[in-house]
Amino acid sequence: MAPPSKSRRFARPSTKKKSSSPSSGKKKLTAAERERSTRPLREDLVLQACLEAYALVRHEGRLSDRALDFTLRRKANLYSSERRAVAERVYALLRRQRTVDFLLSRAHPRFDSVDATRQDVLRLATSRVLHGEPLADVARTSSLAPGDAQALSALPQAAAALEALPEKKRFPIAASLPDFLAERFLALYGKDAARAAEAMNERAPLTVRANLLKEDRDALAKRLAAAEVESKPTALSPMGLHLETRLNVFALECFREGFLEIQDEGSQLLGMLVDAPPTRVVDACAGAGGKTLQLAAQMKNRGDLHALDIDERRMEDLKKRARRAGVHNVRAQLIPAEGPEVDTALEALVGKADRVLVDAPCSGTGTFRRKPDARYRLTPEDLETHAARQKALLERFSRMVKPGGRLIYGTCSVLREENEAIVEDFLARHPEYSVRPVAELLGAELGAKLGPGPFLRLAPHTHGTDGFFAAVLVRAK
Ligand SMILES: C[S@@+](CC[C@H](N)C(=O)[O-])C[C@H]1O[C@@H](n2cnc3c(N)ncnc32)[C@H](O)[C@@H]1O
Repeated sequence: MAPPSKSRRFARPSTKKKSSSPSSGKKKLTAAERERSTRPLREDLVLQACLEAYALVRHEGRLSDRALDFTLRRKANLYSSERRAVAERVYALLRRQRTVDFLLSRAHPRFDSVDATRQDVLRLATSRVLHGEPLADVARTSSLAPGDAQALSALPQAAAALEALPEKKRFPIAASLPDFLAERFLALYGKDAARAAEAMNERAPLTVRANLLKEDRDALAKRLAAAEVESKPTALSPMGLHLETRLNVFALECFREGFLEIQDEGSQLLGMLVDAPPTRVVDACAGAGGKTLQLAAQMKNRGDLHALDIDERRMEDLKKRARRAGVHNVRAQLIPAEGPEVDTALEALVGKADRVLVDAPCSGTGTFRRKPDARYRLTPEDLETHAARQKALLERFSRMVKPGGRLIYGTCSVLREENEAIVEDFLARHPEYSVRPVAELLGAELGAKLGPGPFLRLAPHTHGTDGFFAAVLVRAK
């Protein structure tokens, strides 16, 4: 098991600069890039862009990646170091939103009554302090309104007030989770809940999967090194590499030539569990094809890989990605979401597949590192809707598994109600299926690293991956 990430005390504003070096190695910079990256940020421009992007997310409900994309596209005058600072600061604030708001409500006597922009300036400044930037630097570069610098100075006392709250009240605020999710985290992780939430509030690594149809990961690492990109092998997946985070992968020649795909290590492990033979395989919720391409490589580009989804745009992306990766055993099929037409569309595959992967739509609670704002959109009712849909999809697509074949159910959620509970419900109605422990499929060494239990259960604090769940169910012959 990967060592847990170093735990940072919540809400203890530090006065020291946080180390910025990710363990994943660094892209070597050219002289011009080095000069640009050491140039001081033009803080006024960075702040303006942060305010615009943040307002789009929090006040207009846009998704964080789209809001940043939209904002930065209109800021052609920003240097790349400044663009990175904008993205990092906005994401960092979204990850710590609830903590920041609590601290400011204590540190600033009139926080609720100052205007929205002034509040956001204060939020961004507080988040920077919370993430380890020296208070004096933040105060100097944040364009604070007169008097607001005092609020920053009062943050340590506000942090002490947070620490003094009873655990049940403190945890949701310190973890920056809505109450209903905090409750679930406490129930799921017990004494490790704070560590789990802390790791979910860290920046995620940039991880790629070597396209084994072209070459293995050692060859890819050399290819990347030749392009001055350092990488580090992933600890669990044998085809993954972590890259220097500050890198536009899409601009790399080896990306355009299909040698790699961006894919979290947890997602790679889920894909490995499919263990797809070169016969007939169904990827029932294929989306833009993250796992489809991995399955195609497992099948060595042979047999029939049916990629299904209801989303036309994602299916188009899948086709483009398959072309780039040199994959040609995929049959992409757009299917209806509901109604009797679904059965008609799927009829030819009933009882025919050796493997069916249901990578179900879910709450995404395992991917909060990458989509920090998702937690504020999610409601308890959404969880019920997800569970009902997951049950229905498993029921529907299980019909395609042939006797002796396998049904693989996966999510990027960490919540029991979308994972174990769905599998238990399915098994109660389908005695012809039994659980195959994941360690048996992945081998003793890797199995031991994944932990106990018959299912794949990953989380940032235990494995350094995004949160994933998977179950492998075998249909009796
Ligand atoms: C978690 S995403 C899949 C991610 C994808 N497997 C990957 O690795 O990139 C879930 C997908 O399920 C699709 N979906 C939702 N309802 C569906 C349905 N009724 N039938 C098939 N796919 C569905 C969504 O459009 C979405 O692309």
